Amino acid sequence: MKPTEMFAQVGSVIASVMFAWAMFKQYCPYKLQEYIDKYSKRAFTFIYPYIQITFNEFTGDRFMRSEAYSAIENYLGSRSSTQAKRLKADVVKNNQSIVLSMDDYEEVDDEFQGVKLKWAAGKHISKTQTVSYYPVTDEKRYYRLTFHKRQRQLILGDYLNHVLKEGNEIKVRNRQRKLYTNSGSYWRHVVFQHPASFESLAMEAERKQEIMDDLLVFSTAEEFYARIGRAWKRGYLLFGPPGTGKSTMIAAMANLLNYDIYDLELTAVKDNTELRKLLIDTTSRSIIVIEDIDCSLDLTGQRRKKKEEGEGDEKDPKLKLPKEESETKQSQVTLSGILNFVDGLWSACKGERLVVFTTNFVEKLDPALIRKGRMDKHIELSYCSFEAFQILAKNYLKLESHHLFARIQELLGETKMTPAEVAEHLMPKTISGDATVCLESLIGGLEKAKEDAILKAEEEVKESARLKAEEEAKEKEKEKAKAEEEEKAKEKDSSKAAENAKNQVKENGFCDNGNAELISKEKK
Ligand SMILES: Nc1ncnc2c1ncn2[C@@H]1O[C@H](COP(=O)(O)OP(=O)(O)OP(=O)(O)O)[C@@H](O)[C@H]1O
Ligand SMILES: [Mg+2]
Repeated sequence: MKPTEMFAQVGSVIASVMFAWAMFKQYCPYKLQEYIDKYSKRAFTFIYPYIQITFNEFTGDRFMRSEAYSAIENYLGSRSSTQAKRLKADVVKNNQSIVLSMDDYEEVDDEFQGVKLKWAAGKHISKTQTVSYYPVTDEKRYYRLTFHKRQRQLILGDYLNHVLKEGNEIKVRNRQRKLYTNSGSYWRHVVFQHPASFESLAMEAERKQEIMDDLLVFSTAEEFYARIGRAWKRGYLLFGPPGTGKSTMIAAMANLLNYDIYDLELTAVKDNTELRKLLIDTTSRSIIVIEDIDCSLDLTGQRRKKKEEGEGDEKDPKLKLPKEESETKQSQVTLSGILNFVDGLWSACKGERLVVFTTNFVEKLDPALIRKGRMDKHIELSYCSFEAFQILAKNYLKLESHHLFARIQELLGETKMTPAEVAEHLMPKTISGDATVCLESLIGGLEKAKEDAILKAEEEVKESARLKAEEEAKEKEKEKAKAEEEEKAKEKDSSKAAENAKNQVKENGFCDNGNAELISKEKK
């Protein structure tokens, strides 16, 4: 047969089949069509040994983007970039990195525990009947997973869990982290970009490592927390003088764990209900921070007010505010509200969360607020040690050693200076960035701090001696006044007795010996 004849015959066969199909569609009853369709599909699946699962991009009535779909998209990202020929690119992390995913109708292979699987990207296009100037097409994308029916158990269980978990982890790694703050009962956010890291944090290496280990163990301990029946959260109390790196450490924590930060301004929260709402609106993998908890609320004032009204709260917080601030404050948040926020039933609503309090005066805080279980780890950030200075010198001046280090070590052992102050001396002082100038400035600062401390100590000694002398003088004064009073009382008693004796003589015409003596004394 000639090729032209062959093509003609094939063409006529196709045309006949299409004609027959059109006739069938036209005249065959709808119900019968449905039956044929259904049974043909069943027959096909009987022979076809593969199973297909479709994950649609949008699910539900509210047109929410499916979390499973976006997890799969992230999971397939790295595989797509090596296998697919047509890719889609998305820019994330504030235009800093590109995430690739496969384009429509592309396919990629995957392997799990030696089992081969196939993922395909597709889309359903439905034409909408709306009258519009622009053509409207309703595209519904999906991912389709195909695998052999022998592997059903493995794929539906372990594999899909693995895909969702890894996909979500990639999503978290790629996301742009946020810094939230509360305005009324809502959170507002900005992009969180803080360069702080544990490497650059000036602190003793051993303590730093301990804190990092604690954080990393926490972030991977989901199963442990589930097993022991505790909510997956941990509290950190950072305390120390101003400028010792408390806020910097929070930023370093967020960068280490890749968490968002919720910076809670307690004074802007109206009441406990609003506080709870804010808590519910936070996401997991986040750090909730309350800075300067000791001066966030005047809970003492509120308690006193309540007691006056006859509904006293037993928990006696020691938190105080300067008077004028507390008088203008509107917040009705109570200590028990905060305790429940940190450790109540609602606090377990989202997992993987840190709660961090910072304070300059740990001794002012109520013990209930910082007990273990609420604030699990107490971290003291203190004045700059020589080890901490070395880290700052490395960060600021790129110096590992210098002949002035010995003098600085000596001075740091003798006087107190916060890392913030040390850092300020190490900031470049000249265009050339001469390190010696900075170190000399620091030595000058430390010497001055030492002198000031000595002067202050002397002042304090003088002041306490003065106070002691004043106290002693007051004491003496008191004793003198007391003696005088006693003398007066005695005199009063004796004149009263003489009066009595006189009256006796007048009334009875005689008196006893004692009274006679008194009368004669009085006469004299
Ligand atoms: N331990 C530290 N390591 C590195 N830099 C530090 C350290 N402590 C303080 N600094 C520097 O000092 C500045 C102030 O530090 P930070 O705001 O963290 O102090 P703070 O303890 O939160 O103070 P405050 O109690 O007043 O809030 C920061 O900009 C940081 O660069
Ligand atoms: Mg701070």
